[in-house]
Order: sequence, then structure tokens, then C-alpha cells
Amino acid sequence: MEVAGEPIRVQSIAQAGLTQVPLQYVQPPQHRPIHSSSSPPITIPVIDLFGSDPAQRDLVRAAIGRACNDWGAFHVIGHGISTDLLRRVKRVGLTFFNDCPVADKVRYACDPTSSATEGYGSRMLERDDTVLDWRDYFDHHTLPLSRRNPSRWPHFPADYRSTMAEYSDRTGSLASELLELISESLGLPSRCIEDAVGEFYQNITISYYPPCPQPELTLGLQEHSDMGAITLLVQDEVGGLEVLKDGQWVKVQPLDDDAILVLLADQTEIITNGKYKSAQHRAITNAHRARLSVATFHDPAKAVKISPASQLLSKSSPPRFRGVVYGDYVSSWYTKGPEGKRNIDALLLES
Ligand SMILES: O=C(O)CCC(=O)C(=O)O
Ligand SMILES: [Fe+2]
Repeated sequence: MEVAGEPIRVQSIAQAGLTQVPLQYVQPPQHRPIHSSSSPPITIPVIDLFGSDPAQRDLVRAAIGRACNDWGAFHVIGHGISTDLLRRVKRVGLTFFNDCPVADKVRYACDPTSSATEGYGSRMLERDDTVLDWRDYFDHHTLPLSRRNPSRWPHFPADYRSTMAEYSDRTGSLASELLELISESLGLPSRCIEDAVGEFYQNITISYYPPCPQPELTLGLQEHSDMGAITLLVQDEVGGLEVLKDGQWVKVQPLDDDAILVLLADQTEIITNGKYKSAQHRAITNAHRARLSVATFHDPAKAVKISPASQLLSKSSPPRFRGVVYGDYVSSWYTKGPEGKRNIDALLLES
């Protein structure tokens, strides 16, 4: 089932045909998903970017402002990334997980002794005592170009590396355009958030959630908000992502192939002084079908200090967060665990 000495991959457990999940994957009752059809009948906003048509910019900016305010998450269409590329990125990911033998996959294993290293893995946190996610992943370091080394990515299928590189370039530009619109929606200069973040450190994580014999006891990915500035996410048609809205978990229904989900992440919440909140989300599992998602994270460099934008501060609007060096934020996230939004909450100043 496993190559000797290699950490367990969830896909191998799923393929062993167990009827019960191993205990390490069983969530405590308060974190178990409620598997019912009673998800609130509300859906995440869908915003058409109209291919960046300047004539539509006012309209788009206003829609983005509302979605950031109400949800911290929204779908975009009309974003200029071709449906063909979105399909290809999901297809190469799925082909790697489904069709590459385990012995080949583990050649790309990430370093299990430290967090966020590039490659094929399963555990997210450094702590040993946490409940494990029902998920395997492949993490790619994609931007800046000095970090990008496609020889560390799967060689199979043949177009894997070129597809990921193309997708990285396209999502990097889209993230930049979205941060401009988000800044403008708060009356800030277009480059305000991007200037605070600095050059993007982009990572792309393909998550693979095998079918799970006990979906009611497990989570594919525990509840968290992403730690960087902005995440762009595509998922296949299976579904399983949920976003927390006013204390309720709302299913993010997969849309047509061309929609991309935008999730505001913690550094944007800090830079906007809490005017926009990062989206808390999680992935649930199902008993029947494997699910795939591709998350593209845009983060500051580790040395960058993030603080609320000065333009948003005044006597009547004091800073709500302490400034933080991004590398320290990341270390604390991986050692303490996300537990919802505990890491950003720890930076809140008394008001
Ligand atoms: O699989 C998903 O839909 C969510 C993935 C995610 O939240 C993440 O990788 O941070
Ligand atoms: Fe996430």
C-alpha cells in the first residue's frame, strides 16, 4: 500500500477499501460537517469583469466592493483566462493523481519535516497532535520566476509543466488586476494593496480529496482563512468547498468551467484595517467521487512587514491590527494551526 518509510497518503488509505477512517482523521464533534441539504439558499456573488473593459470599470469596482464587504469571496467570469487553460490545469492535476503510480508520485514527495515545501504531500501542519485532513496535494512554487523550477513538478502527463507555468503567469496578472479593483473600491490608489504586499510570492496547490468512507466524521481541509493576500481557486464539478457567511457554512457550487473563485486572505484584511475580512472556508468530503481543486496563493515575501494602510487611518479610525512580519505570521500559522482565524485574531488591537 505504501512505499516503506514514506508518509501515508490519503489516496492509499482510500484505495485500501476501509469502511472506517483511521482515528487520526476523525474530527471532534464540534468540527464535523453537517451533511444535510440545509445549506442556506444563498449563493456567492458572481462578478463579470468584462475582459477589463474600461467602460465597465465603475460597475465592476462597485460589485467587487459589495462582495468583499459581504462575503470576502466571489466568483469572477469574463476574467480573460481561457476556458481551455482552466480545463487543462484541472486535467493535468487529475491525471497526475489518478494515473501516476504511487512509486512515481513519491519521487516528488515534499520534505515531511518542514511546512510549505514544494511537492507531493498530505500533512499541512507541523504539529503531530492535530486531526488530519482527508487530502493529498501537490504544492508548486511558481513566482517570482527565481523560485520557479518546473523540473521539481510532475513529468507526467507530458504537458503538466508547461500548463502549470502558463497558469501561474495568467493567474499572477489576474490577482494583480483584482487587487487594484479592491483597492479602488475602498477609495484607495489602485496600487495601494499591491505596493503593501510587494512582489508576489505565488504558490499553486493542487488538492486531491479521495472518496471517504465516513464523510460525516471527516474534513477534506479544516476550516481556515488563507494567510497571504488573495487566492484564486478553481474546482471540478464534484463540489465540497464551503465558505462561512454570518456564522453559517454555505456551499460554493461549482459553476461552469470558466468561473474562478476569489478568496480574500488575511494580509488583505490587515492592510484594509479590517474593512474587508478574509474568507473562512473548508472542504468537506464525500463517499463516492474524488474531488480536485487548484488554489493559487499570492503572498508577500517573508521579510515584508504588513500593517494597515495609512490612508485608512485617522483619529476616528485607529489601526485595528498590529503590524506583522509576514514570515512570522506564516511560522505561527503552521505551528499553531489555523483554527478558524486565530492567527489574525491574535494581531487585533484593543479598541
Ligand atoms: O479544495 C478547496 O476547495 C479549498 C482549498 C483551500 O482552501 C486551500 O488550499 O487553501
Ligand atoms: Fe484555503
